[in-house]
Amino acid sequence: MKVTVITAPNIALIKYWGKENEELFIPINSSLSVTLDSKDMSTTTTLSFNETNEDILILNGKQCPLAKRMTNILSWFRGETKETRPILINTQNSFPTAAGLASSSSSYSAFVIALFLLLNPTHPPTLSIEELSFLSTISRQGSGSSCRSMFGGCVEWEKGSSSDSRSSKAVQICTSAALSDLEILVCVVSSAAKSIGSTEGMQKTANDPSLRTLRETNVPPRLEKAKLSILSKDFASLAQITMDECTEFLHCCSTTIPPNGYLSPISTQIIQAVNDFNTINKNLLVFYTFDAGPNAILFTRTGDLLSFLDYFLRKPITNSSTKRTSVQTKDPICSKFIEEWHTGPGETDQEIIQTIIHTKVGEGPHIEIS
Ligand SMILES: Nc1ncnc2c1ncn2[C@@H]1O[C@H](COP(=O)(O)OP(=O)(O)OP(=O)(O)O)[C@@H](O)[C@H]1O
Ligand SMILES: C[C@@](O)(CCOP(=O)(O)OP(=O)(O)O)CC(=O)O
Repeated sequence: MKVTVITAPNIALIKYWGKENEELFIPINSSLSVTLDSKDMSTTTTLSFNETNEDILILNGKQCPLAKRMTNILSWFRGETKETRPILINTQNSFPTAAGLASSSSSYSAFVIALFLLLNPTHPPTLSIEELSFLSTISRQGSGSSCRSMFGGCVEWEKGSSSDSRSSKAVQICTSAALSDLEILVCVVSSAAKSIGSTEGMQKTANDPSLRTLRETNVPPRLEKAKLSILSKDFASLAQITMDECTEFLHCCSTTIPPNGYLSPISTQIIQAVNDFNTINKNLLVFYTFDAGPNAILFTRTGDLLSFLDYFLRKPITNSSTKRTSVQTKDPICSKFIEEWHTGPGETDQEIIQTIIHTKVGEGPHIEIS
């Protein structure tokens, strides 16, 4: 038997950045994200029983040692099911790994769903909302943000309490269908693995009393406002809240000792371009967020996508004298625009955004059993 699970990374609009309980992965605050479309960015994980006598992990085609977090999850499932046969984990990301594009979120959610189904062979290949919510409490202990990739659409990770670890879980706020007007541009500035991982970065913030108090105070009301903006389709309000949250998150990274500066000069120019576009249009038509890395994630609505691209693709960060940023899109209208889009070469020779991945909000995990 082989179980394959395809999941997508999720991008937090309201960030998880610090643990209240390190051992149980209980966060300082609840967080809110959208899950991307797995047709554009995904982790595909296949699990089967292994003929040899140990668990094996093949990540992006190369054998790697299993992370302690993976072996903890395996031990937990084995304790529950009494199944002890070694497992072969074959997993691939369709996008840069550990580069601040939330690869841990898609990878641990796929791993936990696949493991649950492999070790419960009579279970049908679909999972109920309650089962996914339960699995989010296990996945959370591999990587906190992964619990939100259990669902598509917009998802909240409810903080819950340390005295009841099962209460810290993912809950879907709305489906992808309710967010079909949202267009997402993932700007890959660097695909290199970042030097300070999220786990270590957020520890520094949580250990700083003033930064921790800032997050504990500001996030809960901000998250409620973000949910209301999503449910009432108030794009401008969501834009302002997400950018305010991102500014605070980046402040919490860059003011630790030693500082954790995740942005690059290109990231700063992306922020500038988004602000300028909104100023020209006298409206918040595009907004940005960053995870722990220099890559920007931009959000706009379908009606504004092409005019924003027309503006953005003329900027020196997408169009230098020798190269152009490549745009990956499966949308026929956007594809046609990119094909027919002509402009002269840019004048500077500066670094540019490597790739822009155009995507939408996705439906959540896909499961195949053979
Ligand atoms: N498909 C996968 N299977 C198993 N482990 C993976 C997989 N993809 C990524 N990982 C592991 O997840 C970790 C990367 O997590 P990290 O949080 O540092 O980066 P990220 O998720 O890309 O960025 P961020 O969460 O800050 O946006 C690495 O240890 C990496 O080996
Ligand atoms: C910036 C973030 O993406 C940080 C994610 O951190 P991780 O979930 O990768 O951290 P661990 O729980 O220690 O594995 C914000 C977010 O996704 O909410």
